[in-house]
Formats: sequence, structure tokens, C-alpha cells
Amino acid sequence: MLAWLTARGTKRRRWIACGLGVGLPVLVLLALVLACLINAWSVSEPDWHYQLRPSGSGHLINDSLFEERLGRFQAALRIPTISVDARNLNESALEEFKNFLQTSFPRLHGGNEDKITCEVVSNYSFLYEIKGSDESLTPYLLAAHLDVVPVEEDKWNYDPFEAMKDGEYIYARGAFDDKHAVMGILEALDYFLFTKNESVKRTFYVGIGHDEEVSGRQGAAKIAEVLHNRGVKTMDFVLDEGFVVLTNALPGVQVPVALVGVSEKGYAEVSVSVDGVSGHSSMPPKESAIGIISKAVSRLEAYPQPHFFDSSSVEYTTLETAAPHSSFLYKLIYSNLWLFKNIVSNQFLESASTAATVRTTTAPTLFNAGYKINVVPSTATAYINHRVHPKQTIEDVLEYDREVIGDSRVNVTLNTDTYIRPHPISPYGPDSPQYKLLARSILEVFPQSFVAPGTMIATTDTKYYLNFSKNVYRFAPTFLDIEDMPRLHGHDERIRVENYREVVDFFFRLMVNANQVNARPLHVHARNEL
Ligand SMILES: CCCCCCCC/C=C\CCCCCCCC(=O)N[C@@H](CC(N)=O)C(=O)O
Ligand SMILES: [Zn+2]
Ligand SMILES: [Zn+2]
Repeated sequence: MLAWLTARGTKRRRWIACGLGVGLPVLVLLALVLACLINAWSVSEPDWHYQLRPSGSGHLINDSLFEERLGRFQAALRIPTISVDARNLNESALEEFKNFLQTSFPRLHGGNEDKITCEVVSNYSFLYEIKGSDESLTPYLLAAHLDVVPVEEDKWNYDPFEAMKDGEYIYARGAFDDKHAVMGILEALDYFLFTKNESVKRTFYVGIGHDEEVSGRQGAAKIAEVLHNRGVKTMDFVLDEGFVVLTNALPGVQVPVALVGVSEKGYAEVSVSVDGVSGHSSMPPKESAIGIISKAVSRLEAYPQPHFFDSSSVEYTTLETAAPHSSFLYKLIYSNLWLFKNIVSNQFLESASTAATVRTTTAPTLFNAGYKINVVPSTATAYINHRVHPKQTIEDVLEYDREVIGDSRVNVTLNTDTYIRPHPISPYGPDSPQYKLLARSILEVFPQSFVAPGTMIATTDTKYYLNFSKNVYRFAPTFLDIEDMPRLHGHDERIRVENYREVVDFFFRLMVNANQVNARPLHVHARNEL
């Protein structure tokens, strides 16, 4: 090599060597940029998504009864079925709600036992069975809950239990979470069975719990028990509340995304406590119990749990699915996640809602310490609510907490009674008839959206139904702009009036479509039919 460089024509060779040294990486870079651009230009909705899109439009339920239905929905919202904690439910409101359902839907509550039966479970929850003619078809379950979280009345601009309609929205506690689903399912069911007189082939169940907001142990858990005792072992699929049709949730995506929760994060209550020395506040120790725990909590917030975003994450598919519906810059990013996944992951960590999908979250929610101003207390306890990412075990999470706190005086203890492990991931690809059935029903009602899988960040009653099916989905047919997120469990909860029409429509279409799966193939059309 040396001889070659020092020989005649060395200058020219040096230029060549230098050219190769600089040129080759530039060429590789150009090829990389070109490949990314080609990926972005050629990205399109996969065929199986296209095929699920409806060829026609218009609501099936577009009858004159909508005002009546809306009136019933408002009446449901006026009953304050508030759950404060498992021992503090509003029983008189629950009783009123029970009577309200029975009188609002008389055909569902007696006299038509050949079509539908209803069992009241734990006094206030409901289990409906709609018997199908074909016993070879596996039944499915639609779930919802009728209780609501408490309100800070003085923070609302509307009476939370008046269900005021301002022309565009109805404002009420429970409008979004989750009475629209309770009423939407029952309206659709009544219409399906008695107005359209559909002949039911596939048996299905509707389970409406009354204590989801405080654990679901009396409602959904007991409904699951009743089903089990009746010999129902398997469901084709289970659908409960969860994600919704979201706008402005994904960076660079203007199109609404109907996010289907195909898994659910785990739930853990962890106490962080210290047992130290008490004493006179005039002679405080260098480190008090309160100081030690404050430092521990502060470190837990400063060093959050690890995050996960790679090709095996559900969120990876969420973004790949979003790529065809994104601005060009984000098409470039989402269609080349192999290259941009770290950038995307960091961007996700910037916002609380997207960060919650990629890591175990750490929320200090309670702090107990002290009882008198001039006494240094010997103990202090903070409570941390973790939502556990499916890629971690609870042992991983606790070990991380202990490591971050780094103080052997601090005890980190899991409440094993309330711990729920992350749910398994339900199928969400082209080979899942159940996911496709759901996606098709969504697209029929929300044709302007696209359907993508996600990991549900809060808990739902589905935890009690996991043994019935591997196809458990968490989705409600409601619209939510990310800016409206604080209204959930917050002030001025609302739903668009027109959205309620879509809610009823969605459940009706789902019932029609589910009645057809395996009984006859879903209509599939070619791209050029659209
Ligand atoms: C890549 C995806 C971006 C994700 C953005 C997140 C947007 C979130 C959208 C909708 C969430 C709607 C959640 C409603 C259901 C809430 C269920 C609930 O409140 N569960 C309680 C149950 C309980 N009290 O134990 C909970 O605390 O989890
Ligand atoms: Zn809910
Ligand atoms: Zn809730």
C-alpha cells in the first residue's frame, strides 16, 4: 500500500483514496435517504384494511326515533350512580337506575324469553343473554358499566347531573365514561331484536357492571362467575370500554384514529414507607421520616421507569398503521421506524398520554405523615400507583423502584390484593376475524377514521373476562380530541349529540356483523369498488 502511494502518480491515487473515503459514506447516505423516501412515497393502507372499508355510507339507524333515544340517554345521565369506593356506592341511585332500565326497555326485561333473558347480578348489575339458533357458533360478550366517578360540582360550568344539551354537546358525568355505551348497547339491542326482528344465529351476552370505577368486584367479577356457572367457558370475543376515536393524539396525523385496546397495562399499588425516630420539633433530626420519603418520591419522579418501543411493541404497529394517514414528514418517519424509532420514542415521552403507552407510569397519589405541628413523626408513607407496561413484570418494577430510591431505610411494598398483571395481547392482524369484525364495524360508522391497535393505559372490567377469550378488545365508539382528555374523570365531561347517534349505530352494526361471521363470509370488495 505504502509503495503504491509513494509511486508515480501518487497525487492522483491519493485523490482516489480520499474520494473513496468520503464518497462511499456519502453514497451510502444517499442510498439510505432514497430508500426512506421511497418507503414514504409508497406507503399505503394495507389491502386488508381497504377491504374492510364500507362501499356505501349513511347510518343504518337513521330513523325518527333518535330524539326519543336521546331523551332516554339524558334521563340515564340524570341518575347520579356515583361510586366513591367499594363500600360507598350510591345505592338509591343504583336502584333508580335499575328501575329506569326496566321501564325504558320493557321488551328487554320480560315477556320475550324466547329471544332474550335478563338476570340482575349483585342487585344492580345486569347480564342479558340473547340466544342464537346456531349452537356451533361461539358466543361473544359486550360489556359496559353504569357507575360514574364523583364530581367536584363547583368546578363544573354545567350541572353534572342535568345532562344539559347546548346544541352540539351533552354535558354530564358519565356521558363519556360509560353511560353512552350502556344506553347505546341497549338501544341497539332493542332495535336489533324487536324493530329489525333480526334472527339471531350467534348467541351473545351483554354484561353491565355497577362498580367498575371502584374495582368491579361486585359487578363484572360476579357477572363472569354467573356465566361460568352457566357453563359458558369460551367467548369468540369480548368488547368493553377502552380507547376511542381520537383526534390529534398521534404526532403528524390529522385523520381520526380509532384506537382499539388489544392489551391493557397492569395495575399496582405500592407503598413507600420509613420507620424512623420521633421527637420534639425544636430538636429535629438531620433527616426526618417526611424528608426521607419526600426524597424517595422525588427520585421516583426524576428517574421514571424504562421505556419500551421496538418492532415487537403494539405501538410500533400503531404508528406503522398511521403512516399512510400522516403528513409527509411523519410518513417518512413512521414508514422508517427501523431508523427513527429512538426519535419517535423520545417524542412519545414528551406527552403524558403517549408516554403512558410506552412505559410503566409512576403516580404518587397519597401521602400520610405527621399528626401535630410540633412533633416530628417517626413514620411516613407515600402511595404510588403504577400502571405496569406489558414488557415488565411487577418484580422488575419494584426492583427498579428500590434501586432508584437507593435507601435501605425505605420499605417498598406491593399491595398484593389489588395487583393486576398486564393483560395478554389479543390478535390484531389480518388473520384475526374478530379484530377485523370490530374494525369493519368501526369503519362503517366512522369511515373518515382508520383503525389501529394500542395498549390500554387505564384498567377496565375486561380483567374479569380474560379467561373467556383470547380476543379481548377495549374500544368505545366515542370521539375524543386529545385536548378534551382532562374532561375524563374531570370537569365538564361531554359527548357530541351526533356522536350518540353513531354510538347506537356502531353497536347495532356490530350485532349485525357478528351474527354473520362464520355463518356467511363478510362481503369483501376490491379497491376499485370504493
Ligand atoms: C399511541 C397512542 C396514544 C394514546 C393516547 C391516549 C388517549 C387516551 C384515550 C382514551 C382513554 C379513555 C379511557 C376511558 C376508560 C377509563 C377507565 C378507567 O377510568 N379505569 C379506572 C378503573 C378504576 N377505577 O380502577 C382506572 O383507574 O384505571
Ligand atoms: Zn369507564
Ligand atoms: Zn372511569
